[in-house]
Amino acid sequence: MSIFVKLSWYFKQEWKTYMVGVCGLILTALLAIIPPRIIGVLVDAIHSGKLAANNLVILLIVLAVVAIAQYGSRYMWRTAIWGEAAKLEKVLRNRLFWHYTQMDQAFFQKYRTGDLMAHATNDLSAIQRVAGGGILQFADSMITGGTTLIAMVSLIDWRLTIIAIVPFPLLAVMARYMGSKIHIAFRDSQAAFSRLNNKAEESITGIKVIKGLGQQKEDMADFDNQVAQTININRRVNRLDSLFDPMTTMIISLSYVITIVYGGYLVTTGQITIGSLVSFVSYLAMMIWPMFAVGMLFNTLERGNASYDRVMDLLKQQSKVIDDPDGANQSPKGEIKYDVQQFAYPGDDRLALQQINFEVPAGKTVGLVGKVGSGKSTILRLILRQFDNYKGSIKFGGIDIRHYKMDALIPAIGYVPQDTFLFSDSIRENIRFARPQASQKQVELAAQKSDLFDQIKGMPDGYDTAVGEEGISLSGGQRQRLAIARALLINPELLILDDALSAVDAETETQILDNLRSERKEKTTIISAHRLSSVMNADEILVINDGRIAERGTHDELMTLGGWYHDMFERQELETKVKGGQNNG
Ligand SMILES: Nc1ncnc2c1ncn2[C@@H]1O[C@H](COP(=O)(O)OP(=O)(O)OP(=O)(O)O)[C@@H](O)[C@H]1O
Repeated sequence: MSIFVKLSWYFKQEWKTYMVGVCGLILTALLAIIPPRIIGVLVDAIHSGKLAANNLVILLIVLAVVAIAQYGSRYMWRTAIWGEAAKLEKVLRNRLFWHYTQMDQAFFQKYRTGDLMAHATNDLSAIQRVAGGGILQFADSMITGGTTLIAMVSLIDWRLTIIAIVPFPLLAVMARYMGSKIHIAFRDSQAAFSRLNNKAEESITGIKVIKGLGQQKEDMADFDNQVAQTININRRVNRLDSLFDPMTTMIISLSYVITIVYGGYLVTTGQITIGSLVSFVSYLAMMIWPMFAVGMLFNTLERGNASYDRVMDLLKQQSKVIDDPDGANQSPKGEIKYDVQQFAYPGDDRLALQQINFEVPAGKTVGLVGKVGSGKSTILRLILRQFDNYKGSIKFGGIDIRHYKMDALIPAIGYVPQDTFLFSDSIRENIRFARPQASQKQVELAAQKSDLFDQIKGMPDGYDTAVGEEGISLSGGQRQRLAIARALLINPELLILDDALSAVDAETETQILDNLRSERKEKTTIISAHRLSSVMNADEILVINDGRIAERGTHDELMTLGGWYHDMFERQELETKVKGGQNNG
């Protein structure tokens, strides 16, 4: 019952509608008592041969009026109670999704996407069921059960009532016991289904790798195994269901047998009429659902309670990246100054960055190069405020980035990662994702700068061509260029290309970098790359090694230094020449 207390904030807030619902339930329960009694009266009248035509008409009219009134009262409680339940789900869903958007990267590293989705769907449904089905089961077992019982005692016979309902508590106990067993089995079955789904998704997404490495048979065997497990678990659900139904029927039948035997005795001894026995049997049928409801109520509340706690735990998680409410509201402009002494990823003891000190004057370009995993992306993630737990500071336009409002800082940065995400929408909408009101002309200009313009023109529907899951597939290079166009459209003060040219050919890369240089004279750019030609024209190049700056300078200075940059540049030059030679030969 504690879930009712936990949800009391909502019941208090919505008490009027819930009152309407409960009144509807009371009215429905009271009206439901009338038809069985009328039928009993009719049976008695027929039995004694005293049924007058006008009495029959009156009773039929009363039955019709009761039926119409019941229709109205049912409509009343259904719309009120189910409506409130849906509203609660909406309130919690909005709160949870808003919370997700406010969380930092550490949160998304801690919780897997699948789990977060499960909380936002299954858990919220379980809570919704408390506010709908739970309230209904609670009110129904009390109201319908109570009024029917009173009708049986007061209108028919108290002794028959007591004897007939003796088996009923068994129904409640069974519904509770079996219900929780079925629930556990069902939860396992859901989990198995979700594992199977994940496996199918992984196999389909990774089909190229699977086939490329000749692992189809192994993958198929793994899939078969998952299917077999899922079927086994589903069989358990079916077995429990098959046990539950016949047992219920047995208990209900037992109650009917008792009623007929003892009721028959009462009729033959003249203690009740045959019409009363008929009414009683109808009332008995009306008691079955409230008894089920009592049993089911505990399961609904238990599941709702566990789900509510899980959702509240998530909502209690605080983002470590705090959006300063009094932070600077202006868009940052000017020099960028990194002075990061130390940074470690949350939950990781290793230092990912140490002594990262550099400046990028406004309008200049800095290049970051280094081995795989040296820390280039990490440096860039910090200015995007994905993590705040570093020692030191990063200033943009003289102000610590942690002292800007997020809404001021983030729109000033155009970040292009290596792997971009395309939404299932048109090319146009994908380009103007961060600036939905941009005109066609502006979109085209951005596409021109990222060297994508001609290719889009050649696509079946031009800018209306659908991409993403339901549209055409773009090549890796096209995706990267689309992402660059997306970032350029907001004309950011700082453009970050995080290995964002890795999939385009050298010629296109040169073209794009030339465009950026001429278009973004006043604006700052940071380019992280593996291909050194991407950064050779930068004002300063930093070679990152093991989270530290190992070399720094212009291209010429680094070549003279003769270190990692020099060796790598020569190697890449040689590779290009060899490739060029092969292509020509
Ligand atoms: N989210 C994370 N949590 C913990 N450690 C991480 C995380 N992301 C990266 N790392 C670690 O931090 C180090 C630097 O990674 P980073 O992605 O910055 O390297 P990189 O130089 O950008 O590599 P690449 O050139 O492959 O993109 C690596 O050792 C990596 O394993």
